[in-house]
Amino acid sequence: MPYEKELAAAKKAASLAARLCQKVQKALLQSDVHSKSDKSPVTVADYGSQAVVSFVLERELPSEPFSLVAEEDSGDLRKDSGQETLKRITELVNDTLAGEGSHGFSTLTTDDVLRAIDNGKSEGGSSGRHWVLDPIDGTKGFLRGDQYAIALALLHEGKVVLGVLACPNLPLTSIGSNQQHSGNEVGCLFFAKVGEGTYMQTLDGSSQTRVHVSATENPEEASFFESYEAAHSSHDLSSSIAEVKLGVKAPPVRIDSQAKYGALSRGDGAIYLRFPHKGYREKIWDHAAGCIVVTEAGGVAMDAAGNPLDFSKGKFLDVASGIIVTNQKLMPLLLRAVKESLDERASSL
Ligand SMILES: Nc1ncnc2c1ncn2[C@@H]1O[C@H](COP(=O)(O)OS(=O)(=O)O)[C@@H](OP(=O)(O)O)[C@H]1O
Ligand SMILES: [Mg+2]
Ligand SMILES: [Mg+2]
Ligand SMILES: [Mg+2]
Repeated sequence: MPYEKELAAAKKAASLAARLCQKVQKALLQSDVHSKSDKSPVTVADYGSQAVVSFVLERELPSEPFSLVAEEDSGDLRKDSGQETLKRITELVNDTLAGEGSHGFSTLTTDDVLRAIDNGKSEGGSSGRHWVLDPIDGTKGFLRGDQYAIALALLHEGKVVLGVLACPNLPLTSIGSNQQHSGNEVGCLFFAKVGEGTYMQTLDGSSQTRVHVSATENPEEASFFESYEAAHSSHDLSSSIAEVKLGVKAPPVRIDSQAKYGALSRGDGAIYLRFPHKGYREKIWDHAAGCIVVTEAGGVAMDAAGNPLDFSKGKFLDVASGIIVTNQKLMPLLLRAVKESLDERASSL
């Protein structure tokens, strides 16, 4: 089976990283939150998760050249002001790896942790293999105690060939607009390999099931997902598309991170709309894992002009106006509705 050992390594890496994140979220201290140069938040768990995934992938796949494109870098941790944070991250990483119970594990130093984080500096591209990692997607959700995801994908010759989404706070049962907060058991791991479908299991590894996107052909019955943060996606535009053009009746389901792709892949809702505000450039780690999870479950992810998402151009994902995801049946209707709304918006400016 192609990519079998890569998938096993990716599931192990993302599950362990999820354990680290859960530990930090439980005991979240203000001092564990920092601001990056673009003013977005970063926590010891973002860095720790990146270090764990990088370390585990390198250890589990020793015979392969290792290239990782990941969100965080160690710049701030190398400054004098970052030393305490670095120590705390190193402790967390060591506790998490020791808790895995693997034999022959030797304690990592702060330098090992810096190096593991900086493995993520690869630029990706259209040749060879590159792992793509968002160590915590939805850091704002993580800080609110809401949804977040550890999102890990493998690119081969510019195409996503496998993806794993660990969603520690996502209920095991549907979170569609009619059934919100129905179940109280949380922690889902979605995974997909190209051509082999999408599966969901509990984060602790039990009860694996194959998942499929919603089969609805009627947009009035569909519910849609969008970003929790209005600063990340235009809620006005999505409501004009969904409610006005498509006749969607249910209110939007707003959750953070690629947990949206996971929820969509098991049919919790039927549509995901994402329209970043002007000037924002999407990154591949915010979509690669989610994209294969939803497409292997029978969905389609495109930019707002109907182009497939192209992960082969480096760390940015250049898209026209936004990203839309739905099932095969609804995509033509959705594309038409998006075009009409974008045209109306342009002519009113
Ligand atoms: N201004 C702006 N516009 C669009 N997108 C942005 C913006 N700023 C950040 N981001 C990215 O959004 C990632 C969070 O995912 P979502 O937007 O799906 O979730 S949510 O807005 O928090 O609900 C978030 O990922 P993380 O940084 O990994 O949390 C960002 O990469
Ligand atoms: Mg992200
Ligand atoms: Mg992130
Ligand atoms: Mg971030």
